[in-house]
Amino acid sequence: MNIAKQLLQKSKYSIALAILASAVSAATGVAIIGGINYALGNGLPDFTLGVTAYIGLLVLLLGSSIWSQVLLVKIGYTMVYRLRKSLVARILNTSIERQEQLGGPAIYNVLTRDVTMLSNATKQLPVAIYNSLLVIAGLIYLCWLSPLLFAFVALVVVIGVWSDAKLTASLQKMLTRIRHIDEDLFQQYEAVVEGRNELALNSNRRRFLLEQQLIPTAKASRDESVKSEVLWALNLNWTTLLVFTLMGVIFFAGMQFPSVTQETVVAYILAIMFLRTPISMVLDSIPAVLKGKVALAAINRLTLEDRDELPTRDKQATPKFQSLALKDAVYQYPAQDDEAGFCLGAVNLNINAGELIFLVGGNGSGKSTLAKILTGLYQPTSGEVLLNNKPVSTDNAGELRGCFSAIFPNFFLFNEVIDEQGNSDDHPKIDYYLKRLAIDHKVSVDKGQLSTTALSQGQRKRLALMLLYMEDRQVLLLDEWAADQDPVFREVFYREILPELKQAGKTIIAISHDDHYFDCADHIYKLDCGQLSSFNTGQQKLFATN
Ligand SMILES: Nc1ncnc2c1ncn2[C@@H]1O[C@H](COP(=O)(O)OP(=O)(O)OP(=O)(O)O)[C@@H](O)[C@H]1O
Repeated sequence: MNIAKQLLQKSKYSIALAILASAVSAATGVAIIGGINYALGNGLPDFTLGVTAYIGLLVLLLGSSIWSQVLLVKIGYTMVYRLRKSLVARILNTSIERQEQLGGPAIYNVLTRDVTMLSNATKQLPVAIYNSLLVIAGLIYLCWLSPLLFAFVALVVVIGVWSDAKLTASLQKMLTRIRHIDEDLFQQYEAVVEGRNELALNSNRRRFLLEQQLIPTAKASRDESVKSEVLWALNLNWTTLLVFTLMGVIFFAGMQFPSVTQETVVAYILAIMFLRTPISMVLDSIPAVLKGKVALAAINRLTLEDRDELPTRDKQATPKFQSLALKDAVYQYPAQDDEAGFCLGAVNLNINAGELIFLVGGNGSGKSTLAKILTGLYQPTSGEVLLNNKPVSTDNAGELRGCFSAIFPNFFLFNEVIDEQGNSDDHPKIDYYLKRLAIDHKVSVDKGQLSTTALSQGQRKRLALMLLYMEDRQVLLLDEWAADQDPVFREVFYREILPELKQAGKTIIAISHDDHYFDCADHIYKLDCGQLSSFNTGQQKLFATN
C-alpha cells in the first residue's frame, strides 16, 4: 500500500478531530467579522450583550484555534515518527538483492532528504488545512452577504485556482527534476566521503570530480531551484494583484448596482482584507506540500518491502543445524545494459554439521555469491536450498539465517557486543576472546560498548570475529577473513582458531586463497566461472607439502 495512505489511515481519527476543531475556529473567525459588519450596518441594540457575545466568540476562537493547532502539529510529528520507523523497518525487511540494486546513496537520500521534505510538508499541512477552511468559511459568508457581488468573487476564485493549478503542475515537474539531480549529487557526495584517500592523492581525479561532476550537478540543482522559487513568488504576487483587483471591482460595481448597499460593499472589502492572510498562507504552504509529494513518490519508487513490522526476537525459532544442501541451485544476476549478468551454478553441494569447508576459486568465480545463497541472504533463481533436508523458501529463510554468523569482505563493524540472546552487556567471555585474538591491548568493552573501532583493517577483522564469537551461532561463514592478517596470526587462525571452533561443534565455511592451509579443511570446493567442483585430496596434499 502507498506509504502516504498507510500513514493517513493510522491518523484518520485525529485528522477528523483536527479538521473539526479547525472548522470551529474558522467559523468563529468569520462570525466575528460578520458580527462587526452587522453592528456597523445596524447598530448595537444591546451593548452589554454585544460585548459579552464578542468576548465569548474571542474565547471560542482562541480555544478552538489552539486545539486545532495542537492536534495538527501532533499529527504532523506523529506522521514523521511513524514514517521514520516504518521506512527503516521496510528497508530491513527488503531483500538484500533489492537493497544492493538500489545502492547506498539512494537509500540514504530517502532516509535523510525525503524524510526531511515530508516532515516539512506535514508541518505545513496543518497550516494549509486550517487556512483553507478559513477561506471556505469566508467565501460562504461572502455568498450569504451578497450573491450578486459573489459572482465577481467566484470569477476571481476560478481564475486564481486555474492559474494556481497550471503553476502547481509546472512546479511539481521542476521539483521532480530537482529530486533526480539531487540523487546524482548524493552519489557524488559518496565519492567525496568514501574516496577521500584517492582524492587527496590525485589532484586530477579531484579536479575531475569537482569540475566535471559535482559543480555541474550542484549548478543544475541551483538553477532549477531558483526557477521554481521565482515561479512561485510570481504566483504570490499575481494572487495579491487578483485580490486587490477584486476589491476594486467590488468597490466600483457596488456603485453601479443600486441593490448593493454601501454597508455591503464595506463588509465585503473588510472580509476580503481579512481573507488575504489565510489565502497567502495556503499558497505559501503549497511548495512544501509539493516537495513532500515528490519525496513520497521517490520513497514509493524504491519499491521496498511492504511489511513494516520491526523484527521481533525468536520469530522463527532456529533449528539445530544438521545439514545444508544445494540441489541444482542457480543464481542469475540481472543483465546490465547489453551485458548478461553473471550466472552461478547449477550448484550441488552437501554440508554436514561440524565440518570445516573451504571454498576456493579465482576472483569473480562466484564464491561470495554462493556464500550469500548458503547463508539465506540470496534466494536462488532456480533449484533448492535444503536445511536439515527441508526446503528453504522466502517464508522460512529466517531459520537458515538464524543458524549463521558471517564476516563478508565489506563487513560492518558494530559498536555494540550482542550475545546469542541479543543482549548487550559485559561478559567475562569478551575479555577472553579479545586476548585470544590479540587485540586486548587495543580495545576494551564497557557495558557492551567497544572502546574504539578506529583500528587497522586486520584488527577490525579480529574485532568482527570477537563479535561473531559472542553471537555464538552454529554455522560460521568467513569470506577471506585471513586476507588482511599478518603471517603469524594467519597461522594462528588456520592452525588454532579454526580447529578450536570445529572442536566446539561449529560448522565453518571459509572462503580462502591461502593454499598453504588447504590441508586444514575437511572438504574443499572450487568455483570456476560459477561452476562448483570438488577439489581433490591429491591437490590438497600437494598444497600442504609445498
Ligand atoms: N551485486 C551484483 N550485481 C551484479 N553482478 C554482481 C554483483 N556482485 C557480483 N556480481 C558478479 O558476479 C560475479 C561473481 O562475484 P563474486 O563476488 O561472487 O566473486 P568472488 O568469487 O567472491 O570474487 P573475489 O574473489 O574477487 O571476491 C562477478 O564476476 C561479478 O561480475
